[in-house]
Amino acid sequence: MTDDVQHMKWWGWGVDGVGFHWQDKPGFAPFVEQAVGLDLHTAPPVDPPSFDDITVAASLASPAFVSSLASIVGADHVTTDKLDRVVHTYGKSLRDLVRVRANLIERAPDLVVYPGDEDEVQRVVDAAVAADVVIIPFGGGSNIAGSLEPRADETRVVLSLDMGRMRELIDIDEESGLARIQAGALGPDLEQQLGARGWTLGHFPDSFTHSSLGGWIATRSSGMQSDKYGDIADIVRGLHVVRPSSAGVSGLLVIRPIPSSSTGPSVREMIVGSEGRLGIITEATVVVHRIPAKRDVYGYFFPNWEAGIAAMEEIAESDATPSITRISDARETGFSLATSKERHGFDKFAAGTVLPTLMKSKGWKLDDICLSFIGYEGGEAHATRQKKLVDRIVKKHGGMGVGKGPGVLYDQKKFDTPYLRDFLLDRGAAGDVSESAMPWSKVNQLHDNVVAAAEKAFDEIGIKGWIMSHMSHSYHSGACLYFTFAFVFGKDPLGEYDVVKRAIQQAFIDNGGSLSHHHGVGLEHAPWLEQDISSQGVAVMRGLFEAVDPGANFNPRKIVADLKEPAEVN
Ligand SMILES: Cc1cc2nc3c(=O)[nH]c(=O)nc-3n(C[C@H](O)[C@H](O)[C@H](O)COP(=O)(O)OP(=O)(O)OC[C@H]3O[C@@H](n4cnc5c(N)ncnc54)[C@H](O)[C@@H]3O)c2cc1C
Repeated sequence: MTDDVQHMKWWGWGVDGVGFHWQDKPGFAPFVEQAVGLDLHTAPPVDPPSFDDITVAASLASPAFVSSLASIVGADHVTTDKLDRVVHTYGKSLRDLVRVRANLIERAPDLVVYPGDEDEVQRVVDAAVAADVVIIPFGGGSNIAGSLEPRADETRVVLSLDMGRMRELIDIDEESGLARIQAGALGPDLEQQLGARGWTLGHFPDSFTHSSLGGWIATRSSGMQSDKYGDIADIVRGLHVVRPSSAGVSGLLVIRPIPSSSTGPSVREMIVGSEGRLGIITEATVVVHRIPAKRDVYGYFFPNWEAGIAAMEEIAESDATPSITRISDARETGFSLATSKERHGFDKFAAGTVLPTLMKSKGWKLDDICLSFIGYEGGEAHATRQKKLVDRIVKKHGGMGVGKGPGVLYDQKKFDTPYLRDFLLDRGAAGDVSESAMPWSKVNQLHDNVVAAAEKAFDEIGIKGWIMSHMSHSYHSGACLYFTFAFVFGKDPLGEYDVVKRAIQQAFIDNGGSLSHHHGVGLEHAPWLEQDISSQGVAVMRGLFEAVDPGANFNPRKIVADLKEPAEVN
């Protein structure tokens, strides 16, 4: 492996030695038992899988091709090493984790290349396209839509182009609030470099610690503070994308950081969400903000989901512009309370008598209560005014504020939740997520029907399953609902997972939602693309990919099938 690029565990989320622990959360084991029938006291975890058990087919890359790339990036930055190839085979979806743990590696990349600058990217791309090699760009490797894996039947050499060495903040145009950043920068590195100069991007996906700027752009990512800072599609203004050069003509596609323009269909928008199919994003110019003087996240409770959603909708339409508006349904509220640490004040408060007594006195049913987080950022006066407006709306819808305690907890735990999936997998259980965006008028209907569809799917496969949801990311016209589901595997983990996942995805579409709000399409969501954007929409997209990549060298088959396999579409 290239020494200066750190990757996640080959078999799971995050870094070695960090994981989810339940012993300090007294409500967790009873919650899991009640939700999916798993007794944590009697379900010993399996040991981490052994890398020695993993088998990978021999690399198809010829020594001559490897050494031609070494002459571009340096011998230390091109490799056919087994661990490197395995790390670059999959993202981190549940399907990916189940497969890699079970040694189900159908097709690993043949080699991994780590270019150090844009010129090296260009030369690698040109060498690869000239040799009819498949190129799959790799950012943090956190994708959960099947966007990274080579097609199983790929007979050409597959090259994973890892952007990890390209992670510098190039410069900041302070007058315009625009920063030029290399696309391989991971979240913490990027925020640290901006923060040292008093700026922030404000883009904080749950995967922030292990995802990159280029990956965010290539998947149309959205962060938890998107209500204030926008989705990545709003944040990115300028782009450099390396495409094949020909006959002395540069392959560099440049989108200048213009705030808005009327230059026909937006090429920038075509790159955003392209999942590596249009070229390699080497740098982006992004909108940045001065680090706010004040940043607080407050907790609120609502008597039920409908009241909470009505409040969120009114907040989105009001003059208040919070950075976060998030509400958990009653099931997810139960989960949040169960994962609180005993010693924390809020937990004692919630589990004790004061809050429940107050809620009951208001006629609330404790099983229906919904926990909400609302964030305020900006100058002191601005944040205070936002909160005043929100508090009024919350009250109107029967909710109550519970101060900053839960918000502090939420902020502390927000990047830990991804470790929960490995914890469950270690104990033979699945935990995964699916999310969708829909107009406000469809939010409640979609929520209820997705829960019903998942429960029907659990029944179909004869397991005790669990599904919960929260609303995150609100817009003037609608919101994103994010569902988490879990169940103990039976005999066929991937088959059972497919039944549940498909039921949820279809319910999104049937109830007026998108196939995804921010996880992208990849292979996993491609079957729903036509229902989402119509067959003509798919035809336009297919035409774009085929025209600009006639040899199907750039991450083929992701989002829509390529020219060489029309019969496989959807
Ligand atoms: C636990 C967990 C939580 C998550 N939470 C969120 C969330 O809150 N919000 C959210 O938006 N997503 C979330 N995701 C999904 C994932 O983190 C995003 O899709 C992220 O944007 C991927 O970035 P990455 O750098 O890891 O890209 P990768 O996974 O490496 O790649 C993703 C796709 O982008 C392409 N790509 C990567 N870099 C480039 C480049 N430089 N040029 C061209 N193409 C490129 C790849 O080829 C691939 O098709 C989560 C995932 C997990 C596992």
